[in-house]
Amino acid sequence: MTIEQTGVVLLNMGGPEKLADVRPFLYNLFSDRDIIRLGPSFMQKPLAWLIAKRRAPKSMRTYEKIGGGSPLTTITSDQAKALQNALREHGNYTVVCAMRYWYPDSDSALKKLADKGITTIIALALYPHYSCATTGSSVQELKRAISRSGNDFSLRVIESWPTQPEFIQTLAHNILETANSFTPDQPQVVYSAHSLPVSFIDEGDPYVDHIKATITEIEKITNLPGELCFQSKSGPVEWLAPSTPDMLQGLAQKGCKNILMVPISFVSDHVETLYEIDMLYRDQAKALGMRLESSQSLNCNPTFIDGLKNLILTSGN
Ligand SMILES: C=CC1=C(C)c2cc3[nH]c(cc4nc(cc5[nH]c(cc1n2)c(C)c5CCC(=O)O)C(CCC(=O)O)=C4C)c(C)c3C=C
Ligand SMILES: [Fe+2]
Ligand SMILES: [Fe+2]
Repeated sequence: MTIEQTGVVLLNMGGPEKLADVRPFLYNLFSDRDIIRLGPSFMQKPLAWLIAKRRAPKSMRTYEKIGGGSPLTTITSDQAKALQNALREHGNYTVVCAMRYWYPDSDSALKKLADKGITTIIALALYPHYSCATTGSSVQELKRAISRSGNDFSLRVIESWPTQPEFIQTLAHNILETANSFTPDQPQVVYSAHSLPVSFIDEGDPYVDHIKATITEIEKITNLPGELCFQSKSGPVEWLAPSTPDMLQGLAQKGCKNILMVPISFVSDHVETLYEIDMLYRDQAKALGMRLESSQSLNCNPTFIDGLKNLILTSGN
């Protein structure tokens, strides 16, 4: 008797693990027309090369501030191990990672599964909120890698999960924990999501609707009404508003003293939580006379990992 084996592929962006990786990581990112269109397609790679070269020194300075590289690959690999453990009692699962702009990439993820004779795959996007720029791009790349592999994989995709119960519970718990540290004051909750060019939303991306659905569910538990804003815009087009720095400015003008910032579109720590929120925005808040604390990232929180497990176990329903 053969026991059916299932491969779970965690899709994420990846990040430079050391300073020397920053420029090639940026080149891979700016080469992707699903995240950014740089003129006609024949110009994409030359322009990506130029932008990566120009941007690398500034990006390297920020990665230097968080220890010389992004922890995203390590954390995603830890999440994969934790998920595989959680799935152990439910069947024969092998969990691997596929990073869109870094390693391990989709080709190596598929090779690991093929080497074990696994042909049934569930791809789980580690982005709770769907965007063509993130999940869409990763799924397209995984499908191209399946074609390149020459193997006959069957693929099921979990594209978004904005109201997954354990995901919501963990976020709410982390928010309440940080809120307690402000006692006797009640902080203003500020949800900071990764920004996106407005053109994606105009073309039908559900990203903002998904984020709002997440916030609605969290607030049912926390009873702490929050404001939504968008961080890390990175190009000369119209991005989602209000930006996180503008939100902080506005709250200071209204006399707000305590900010509880919640990274809402990320499931692990990386440069945007460790540098932008915990250093840049904290310093900005301080200069405006406010105290800013951020709620913990999800990382390998056991309740969150249980949520990922439940997404896998119910994905065929
Ligand atoms: C080119 C434009 C970009 C869009 C659109 C964009 C959307 C987007 N990104 C994330 C999550 C992450 N982004 C990360 C890094 C990163 N993203 C961009 C650009 C766009 N992102 C750049 C240039 C970079 C490199 C870092 C830098 O130089 O600023 C990362 C990884 C960071 C790490 O430390 O590992 C994540 C994760 C989301 C969720 C999103 C829109 C939905
Ligand atoms: Fe990004
Ligand atoms: Fe970013």
